[in-house]
Formats: sequence, structure tokens, C-alpha cells
Amino acid sequence: MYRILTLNNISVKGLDRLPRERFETSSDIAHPDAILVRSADLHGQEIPDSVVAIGRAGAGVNNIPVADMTERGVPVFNAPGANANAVKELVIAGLFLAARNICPAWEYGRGLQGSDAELHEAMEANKKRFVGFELPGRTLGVVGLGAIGVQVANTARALGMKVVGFDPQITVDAAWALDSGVEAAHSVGDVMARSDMISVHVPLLDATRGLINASRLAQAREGATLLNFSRAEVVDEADVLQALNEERLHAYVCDFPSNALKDHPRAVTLPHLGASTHEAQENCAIMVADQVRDYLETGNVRNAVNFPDMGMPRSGKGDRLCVVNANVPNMLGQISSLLAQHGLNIDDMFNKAQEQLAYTLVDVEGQVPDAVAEELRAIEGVLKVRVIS
Ligand SMILES: NC(=O)C1=CN([C@@H]2O[C@H](COP(=O)(O)OP(=O)(O)OC[C@H]3O[C@@H](n4cnc5c(N)ncnc54)[C@H](O)[C@@H]3O)[C@@H](O)[C@H]2O)C=CC1
Ligand SMILES: O=C(O)C(=O)COP(=O)(O)O
Repeated sequence: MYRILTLNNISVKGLDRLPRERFETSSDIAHPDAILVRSADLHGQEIPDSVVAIGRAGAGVNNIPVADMTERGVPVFNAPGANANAVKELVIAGLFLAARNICPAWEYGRGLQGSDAELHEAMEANKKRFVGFELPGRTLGVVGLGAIGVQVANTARALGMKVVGFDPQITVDAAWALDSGVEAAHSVGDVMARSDMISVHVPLLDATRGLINASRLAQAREGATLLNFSRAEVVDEADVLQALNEERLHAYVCDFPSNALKDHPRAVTLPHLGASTHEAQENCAIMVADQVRDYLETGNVRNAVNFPDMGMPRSGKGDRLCVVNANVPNMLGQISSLLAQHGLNIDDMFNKAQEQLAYTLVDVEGQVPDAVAEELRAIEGVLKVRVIS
């Protein structure tokens, strides 16, 4: 029986992928084999030694201590693209919110008082305060052309916008998926300078913290709109507030309220709703539950941010050894010699490395005694050993 600790609401459609006879899932489990999580912050929390996998039912993994998990030989899975449409739809809504001044106009409408005739007179007299602009012909700048950025760029093109995009590490798949009318910018500053509206879709990393700051905002067009549905920290909040107050920015639409921002008349702060659709929650939970289940039951890896993708069919004759080790010379040699010393014949073997870590699947003929697994664990550089019967 595998024990899965769930933090946050994980869609039941995902949990249903874990058969009850082999998986116990609960928000209260001691010594779990795996953790399923959404946005709960695991930094500084004790992650039990029993944990061999973490699944993030979503895209961003900045709430998980990935480097620590890598050192422990624990893969961190996510669900790339599974919530991209949901985020894209909210970003497109954000373009309209800003372009047509919908939030302040709605607030004005709600604040009207008097008879219907008085309301009518007041609104007709005041609607000029909320005159907006239309999207066709305007330029949207997209920073980060991954799963979400590509969809935002393509939809903006379909709405008649010009689009410029910047992503120094765009994948071949993303480049193929991108509308051919999207123009390449050569830096974030270039995006800022060429765009009427800018939307940021990068992960939160040391390199992207404060990516949009005073100097980048100084490169933006007068009256530009900034949208941030990635992470609050990607944008320097004080610098954005200053740009809003100096009316250099028309609006800031984001998914991250703060005390400084939430009441600003030209900030729209949604409560981290980007992925909050039934569809996205289900897609993410199903994808990540399948991946974690596969890893626990077969050792195969799909979509781990810190492990190489690996799949090897079971040879069917004996146990499977899953060894996570440092990516240094002679690890495979040591593993196979130790198995040979104990008379364990290797039936099939697959090894792949990613950065400082390597992962090895070994199907042996017969069973791997506990003592052999312990000897493997004692090899310097071996981080994790599992035996799957
Ligand atoms: N508001 C919400 O509810 C949600 C927020 N997100 C956030 O959006 C982020 C992006 O999500 P996806 O598009 O699914 O991820 P992704 O991994 O498919 O795309 C991210 C892209 O950003 C690019 N990138 C990294 N550093 C960059 C830089 N300095 N300049 C330009 N591009 C850079 C990468 O090369 C990659 O192509 C997530 O990491 C997460 O933080 C994701 C889903 C929901
Ligand atoms: O997928 C992401 O990165 C998100 O930010 C979505 O977060 P959530 O799962 O809605 O708490």
C-alpha cells in the first residue's frame, strides 16, 4: 500500500487515478511515500524521509524546495501545460479589463445613488471618465513563451493584436506552436519598448525575481499596461506602484493582491485565480497523479523538473532496482559489480543523467535481498535506492 499525503485541494478526478486497494490518500498521513500539493509552501517544512516523490498539481514549483529534494534523490513532478488554457483565458480577460477600464467603471456603477433617472443622468455625464481603447492594432509583449505565453500570444494574434515575444530558452515545441505572426524581441527591455500591453509568463527563479523593475519600466511606452499572472515576485511591486502613481503605467493587472496594491485605483488584483477552473484543476491532478503513480509502481519518470524523463518496460522476471545517484564517473560500474558479487544477473538496464543527478533502472533476475539494497545505499554518491517487486 502506497501512502499519499495531499496538501491543498487536489481534484478528486486525480485522486481517482490512484486505486484504493493500492493507494491510501489523505491530508493527514504520517510517513507518506509521496506528497501531492498545489500552492502550499513546503520551504522550511519538514518533509519526512519516507517521501520518495512530490507531485505539484500545477506548473510553478517555486513553493517546493527542489534543490533539497534533488540532493535527497526525490523527483518533483509537475503538470506542464495542464492549466495553460485557464491562465490564458484570465490573461485575455485582463487585457479587456485594462483596455476598457472595466473595474473602476463597475465600481463607479455600484456606487451610484438616487432614482433610476438620476443614475441614468449621472452615468451618461460621467462615462467619458472610462473611455478605453480597442485591442486590434495594439501591440502585446509576451515575456516567457512557454505553455501559457504561447497560448496568450496566439490568442492575442487572433484578436487582431500585434505580438512581440521574448524567451531566450524557447523550446522547439513552443516555437512550432507559436503563431507565425509573432515577432521575436531580443530582450525584456526590447519587449517593454515595443509594447502597449506586456504580459509576463516566466517561472519564479533567482534570475526572474524582480525581472520587471524600475529600469525595465522606464523602457516601457507611456501609458502601457502590465499584466502579471506568473508570480508576484517577478515584478518589483514598489517600482510598479511608482510607475502607476506617475501615470507612466495605465494599469497593473495581476493575480497577487497585496496591501499596497489591492486598493490602488488602477491595479486589478485577482486572488491567484489563474488555474482555478474545474477543467484545469482536474487536468493537473490527473496528470500529476498518473506520473507519481507510475514512478511509485514502475520507477519510470515523466515530467519531473529535476529528473530526466525515463521509461523502461518491465522485463517481468524479477525485481526492479531504482537507483538515484550523483552524476559522477563509475557509479554504474559500482552498482553492476555489487549486483554481480551477489549473483544477481542484470536482465535490463537504463541510465540517464540530468545535471548533477543520474537515475538508473535495473531489472534483475530474481529478488534483491534487503542487505544488497543496503549495500547499494552505502555506495558514496548513491542518494536513493528503491526495490520494486
Ligand atoms: N496565476 C496562476 O494561477 C498560474 C501561474 N503560473 C505561473 O506561470 C509560470 C509559467 O507557466 P508555464 O507557461 O506553464 O511554464 P513553462 O515552463 O511552460 O514556460 C515558462 C517559460 O519562461 C521562459 N523563461 C524563463 N526565464 C525567462 C526570462 N528571464 N525571460 C523570458 N523567458 C523566460 C522559459 O524558457 C519557458 O519557456 C509558472 O512557472 C507559474 O509561476 C502557472 C500556472 C497558473
Ligand atoms: O500552476 C501554478 O503554477 C499555479 O500558480 C496554480 O496554483 P494553484 O494550483 O491554483 O494553487
